[in-house]
Amino acid sequence: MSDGQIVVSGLTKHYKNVRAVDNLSFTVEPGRVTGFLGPNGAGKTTTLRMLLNLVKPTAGTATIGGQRYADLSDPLHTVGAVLEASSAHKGRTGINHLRVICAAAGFPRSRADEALAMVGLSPAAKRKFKGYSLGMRQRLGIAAAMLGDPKVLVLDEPANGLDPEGIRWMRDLLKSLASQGRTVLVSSHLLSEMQLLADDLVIIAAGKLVRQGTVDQVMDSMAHSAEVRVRTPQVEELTSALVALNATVTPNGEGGLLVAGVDAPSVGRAALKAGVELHELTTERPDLERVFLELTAGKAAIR
Ligand SMILES: Nc1ncnc2c1ncn2[C@@H]1O[C@H](COP(=O)(O)OP(=O)(O)OP(=O)(O)O)[C@@H](O)[C@H]1O
Repeated sequence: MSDGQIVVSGLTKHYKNVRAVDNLSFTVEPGRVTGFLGPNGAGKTTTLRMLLNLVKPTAGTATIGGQRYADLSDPLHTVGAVLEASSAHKGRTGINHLRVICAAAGFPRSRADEALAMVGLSPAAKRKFKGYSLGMRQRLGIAAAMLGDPKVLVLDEPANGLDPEGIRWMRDLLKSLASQGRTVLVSSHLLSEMQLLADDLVIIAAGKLVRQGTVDQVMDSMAHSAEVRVRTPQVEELTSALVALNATVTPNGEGGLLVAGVDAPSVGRAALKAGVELHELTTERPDLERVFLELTAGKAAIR
């Protein structure tokens, strides 16, 4: 069993009327950034809270390096978490906020300075928390999570409230933490953001697993809904040849057709067999954000 591997197995949380998490199983590997994706209400936060022993599961387990969070001998050095935009005493400076945590957790005071430098907040060390922007608060939250130099980092929607430069900074930081061998689990509801950040993806909807794999594997599995764009002066003949293959054919104007359910080579072969002249034959890459929304659509409502 690898040190920082996260294993979620049959994890379930039922609230009175809601199956927030429903028999969910997946693994998260060290040395990689794993994107935990799902629409609002999919059950991401509830899953992360169960992993961190903040919510008691109805059934199933979530372990880190083979142990439940509650059984970890040294949880503060094992897991760092940022579950919501960091909150701190409003009148306290950034550096003092971290020093208070160091004192309570028994970490050396110098870790506060190191962690603040790591998130690029040293210039604002002596400014009060109430003057911090949302992006600075996110950074301070990450600094606090890194104080114990943990092997595993868990972040719930860390890009929320960040501007494009902040998002790029976050991406570089999380990638470099993973390249040091840490396990980095990051939740988000935006596929586009995770495509750039993550090595692996776990997609859930309505508390259930929808897809898991490397980013390429998941994208390939979603890209099956690719369409073929074709143009011909013999629209009727081609349409009937394609319908005979169970393809869905949608006229696209000026001899154009959008074909779903078969790939481009099949369209070309069908055209050749039917003696149909083709003026264009292209695979349309699907908009993966749209496919992601379709995969998870309507599942986040009442359960
Ligand atoms: N304490 C609670 N009591 C009752 N229902 C809850 C509780 N916590 C969460 N839920 C419900 O469980 C479901 C999953 O919520 P959760 O916050 O885990 O989803 P999420 O994927 O993190 O969503 P978001 O992206 O909006 O944060 C939702 O329907 C939510 O309303």
